[in-house]
Amino acid sequence: MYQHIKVPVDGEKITVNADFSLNVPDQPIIPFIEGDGTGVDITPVMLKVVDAAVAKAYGGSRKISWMEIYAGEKSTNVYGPDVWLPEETLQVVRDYVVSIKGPLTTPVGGGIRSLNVALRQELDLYVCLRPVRWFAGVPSPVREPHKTDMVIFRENSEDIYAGIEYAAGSEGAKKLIRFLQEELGVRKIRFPETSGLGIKPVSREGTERLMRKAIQYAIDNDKPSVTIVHKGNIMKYTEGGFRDWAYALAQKEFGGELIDGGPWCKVKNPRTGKDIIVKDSIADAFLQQILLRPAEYSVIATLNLNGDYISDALAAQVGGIGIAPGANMSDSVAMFEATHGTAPKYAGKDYVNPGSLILSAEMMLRHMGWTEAAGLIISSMEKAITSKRVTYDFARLMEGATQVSCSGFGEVMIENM
Ligand SMILES: NC(=O)C1=CN([C@@H]2O[C@H](COP(=O)(O)OP(=O)(O)OC[C@H]3O[C@@H](n4cnc5c(N)ncnc54)[C@H](OP(=O)(O)O)[C@@H]3O)[C@@H](O)[C@H]2O)C=CC1
Ligand SMILES: O=C(O)CCC(=O)C(=O)O
Ligand SMILES: [Mg+2]
Repeated sequence: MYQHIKVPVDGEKITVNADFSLNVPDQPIIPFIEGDGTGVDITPVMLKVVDAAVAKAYGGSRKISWMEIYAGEKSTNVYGPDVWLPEETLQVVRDYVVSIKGPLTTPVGGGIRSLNVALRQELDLYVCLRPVRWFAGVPSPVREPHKTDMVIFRENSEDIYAGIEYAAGSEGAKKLIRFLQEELGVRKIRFPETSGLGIKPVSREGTERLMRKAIQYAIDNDKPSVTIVHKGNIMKYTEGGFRDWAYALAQKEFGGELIDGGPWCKVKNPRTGKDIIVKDSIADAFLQQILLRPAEYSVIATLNLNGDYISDALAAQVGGIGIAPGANMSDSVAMFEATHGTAPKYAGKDYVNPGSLILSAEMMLRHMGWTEAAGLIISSMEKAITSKRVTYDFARLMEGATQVSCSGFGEVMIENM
């Protein structure tokens, strides 16, 4: 049926109902992309840890049938030169509904465009969900890391990340600059002959669907606030539009009432009767607030590039991107992935922390309703960290730690299940 993807003989597809709930069989087929760089190290460890947690939680009555699919460098080896993201990979991610991926390399400057972004755009995975919280014992550069407990809703399909760009001196850049100058009277391009250009589309629909998910999450998880993070004072019609549309949605769809004349508003949580405060913060100030007063922030709704910066910055406060998990989601399809990249200098050395991908898998199990297995992953990771048998990133910041390899950390987790 597929050119290079081997569908496991045992196992069934997860399917989606009209209300977007999932039907998860006891032996679901879950596609995975190994990933470039350190993907070769962390992905096998993630698979082993998840298999162990599922076996322990369900005593053999449930099991995942993993199905390898390809993207990135491995895809060019399997499918041939220049096939970085085969059509059948996209088709499988769409059809099998739940999947997980390792990181994929994107060159800086020229070369291929991001495959990670391409996956999100092609499948319209418009929410990038990145929870950030501290695990007891994890070394942190801040004094009170437990106060950082946020969930980032990063818009994943628009913004400068959409990749509409023209290189300096290219025909496209020349045409666009001419258009801006001659048709729109723009006089502010300082060095028109040598400027590259990027276009930043931000829409009301894109903002509303992201904000809807963020508020719903706050309702479902009894969170005290949703903060809209933007740079709307400078980019008025993109980031400023995001802020205004997000506030308007809170009022229009969730009955948000203005506080002291606005723009802050409060949404009554229909499940608890408590107020959820909807507020906003300008991105630069926000980056200092999260260091100085993290306890004041809970759910974050932001644009694509801000979300990228904020998720790594917040991860640093709770131990680094080595354990920061994430998911890319549409209403029906969810693709889980680590927050970090391919860390090429460590590739193939069995060295880095597999925690980020393992915790992404933990989110995946929860999404599937396999909460017992997810719980085992969390408890075994906590035990591994408190026993101080950790990978280099934690060991270098901890007193009295025993440094273990990437696969060694997986073994420690499995021992602790
Ligand atoms: N979703 C994705 O697939 C992503 C892909 N990328 C891509 O990855 C490539 C490399 O990007 P780069 O900017 O170097 O960012 P990376 O996230 O790959 O690495 C930056 C640093 O973060 C630390 N780090 C990364 N992974 C781990 C881990 N598993 N355990 C512990 N520490 C870790 C390392 O810090 P130290 O040096 O201190 O040890 C590393 O040098 C680029 O091509 C980029 O486009 C980037 C982000 C996301
Ligand atoms: O696609 C890439 O290479 C980088 C993406 C990234 O940094 C992210 O999504 O956090
Ligand atoms: Mg990033």
